[in-house]
Amino acid sequence: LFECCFTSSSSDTFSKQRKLEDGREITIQCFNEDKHHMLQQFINETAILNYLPHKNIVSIYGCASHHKESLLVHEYLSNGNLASHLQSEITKNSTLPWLTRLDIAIDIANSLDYLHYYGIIHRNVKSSNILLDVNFCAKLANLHLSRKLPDGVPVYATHVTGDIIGTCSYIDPEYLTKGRLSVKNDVYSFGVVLCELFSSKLAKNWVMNEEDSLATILSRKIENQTLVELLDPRLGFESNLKIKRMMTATAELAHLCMKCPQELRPNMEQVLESLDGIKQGRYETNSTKALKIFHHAELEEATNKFDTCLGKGGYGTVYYGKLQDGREVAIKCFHDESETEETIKQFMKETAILGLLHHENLVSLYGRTSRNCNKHMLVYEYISNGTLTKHLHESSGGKLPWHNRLNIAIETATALVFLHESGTRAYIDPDYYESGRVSDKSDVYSFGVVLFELISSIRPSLMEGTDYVTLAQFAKRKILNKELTAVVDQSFWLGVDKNMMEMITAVAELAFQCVQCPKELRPSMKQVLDTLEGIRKGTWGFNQIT
Ligand SMILES: Nc1ncnc2c1ncn2[C@@H]1O[C@H](COP(=O)(O)OP(=O)(O)OP(=O)(O)O)[C@@H](O)[C@H]1O
Repeated sequence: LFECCFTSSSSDTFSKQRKLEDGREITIQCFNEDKHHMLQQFINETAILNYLPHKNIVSIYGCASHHKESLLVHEYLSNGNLASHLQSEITKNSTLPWLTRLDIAIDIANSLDYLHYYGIIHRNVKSSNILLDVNFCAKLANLHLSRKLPDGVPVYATHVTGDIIGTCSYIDPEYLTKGRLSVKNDVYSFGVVLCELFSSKLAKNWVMNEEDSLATILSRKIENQTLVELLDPRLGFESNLKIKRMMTATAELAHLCMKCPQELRPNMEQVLESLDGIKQGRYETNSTKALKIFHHAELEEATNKFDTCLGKGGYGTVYYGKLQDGREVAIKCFHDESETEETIKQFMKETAILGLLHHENLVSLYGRTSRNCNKHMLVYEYISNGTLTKHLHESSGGKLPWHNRLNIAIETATALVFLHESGTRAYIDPDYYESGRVSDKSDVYSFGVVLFELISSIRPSLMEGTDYVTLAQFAKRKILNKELTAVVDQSFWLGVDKNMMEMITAVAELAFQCVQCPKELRPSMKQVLDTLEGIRKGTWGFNQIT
């Protein structure tokens, strides 16, 4: 609470920029107490901003009461609002570059995703409520029209309200005509802001007649494949294909955000993911491909309060669960202590990659918890027969037969070939590649170790503390010394099936090639798969891998 030492005209909504004693620059927003709704707005904004600080929401430093006025003290953002920037560009020769605009969109998507997570609908998303700081970091302002959904009401539920508020060109038509209030109203308005960003034209200047809305104009241009007519050429898309793709994908995303009925629109988290993808060079904006965002309570119920643990991994614990639709799931919960920035990055990366890839030999990812939820979880299809490790090293139910092992090797190789050929590299941090820490050939090495494990039934970790250190080194040495028998599970020799022994020898030879150093000597996963299939068919010759 500030001592009231400001003076201001009650009719001003915003007074001029001022400075606090500690040097912080501020703006003061005045609410006239005579008007009950304004006071209500004042309470709304103070309550929300006090409890929900976010880097992309204008900070509130305090409030004060002054005669019949209530005053709100905000941080001052020196670059003004987005609308006046776009407006003034018409007369100036300079424009905000496309990448700055994309960052502005990402910042605002971030703030809305955050508000929606807490059940708050902004209800007045527009470019004049987007303020820019000295570095053009964007912050959402004017939360005084926002509404908090009652506790316990699902965030995506739709409510009917008689109280229609908002700004004309930005307002969701379903809210306007039917009073359908939900977080999807903000998604619509955000779509309008995206249109302003790629066209440099304010929403009020888009619509020329009563029949047309911004959404119908955009839709028609997309349908007629004349979308480029809406893009601002000053942003450089004509000479730069990458910018053109980014701008087109953003326009397609805006189109999705403005779809009716509102159920067809993505939620803000999906929008944010699409924008992040566009920035990284992924242009997939189809929201139907987006992962389901599960709520913690839903997963708590599915797992009966996480009572059945399936196992623990490096990042967290995996629990068994059953969703309401009957699907069995394995839920990976990241350890609290491992929830560093790095883990969250890992979490987002795993979802971004797996969410787009579907293959019968890859475990499907059904969804995840929201990035704002403080418990990070991934929801996978449940694989009832457990891990290969369990069957090779922990099972008391007899040895896994050789033909099953060969099939497992082929199916795993098929999944790896799919991953390596699907262009997932485009989604992976290029640093990993450039630093040489990860490459397709690292998977080939690891797969070689799995092949040795399948042949020998030896746990790779059992080799620790011996002269050989790793199973791969042990197996390589034995093969070079022509002591292959030491690497093959003794139970396979018992049957003395000549055909099987030939196959095992060929697989051992292949595994040897997979673990060679330097990595350039290793075959590709495609060559490995072809060889394994040849071995199964009996058509493989030793000298086929070069
Ligand atoms: N989809 C699934 N279906 C059934 N069980 C699973 C599933 N996913 C994981 N599990 C079980 O949970 C255990 C831990 O899995 P998790 O993926 O966290 O770690 P990991 O693969 O063992 O190790 P890392 O963290 O190094 O990848 C697995 O060993 C397995 O027993």
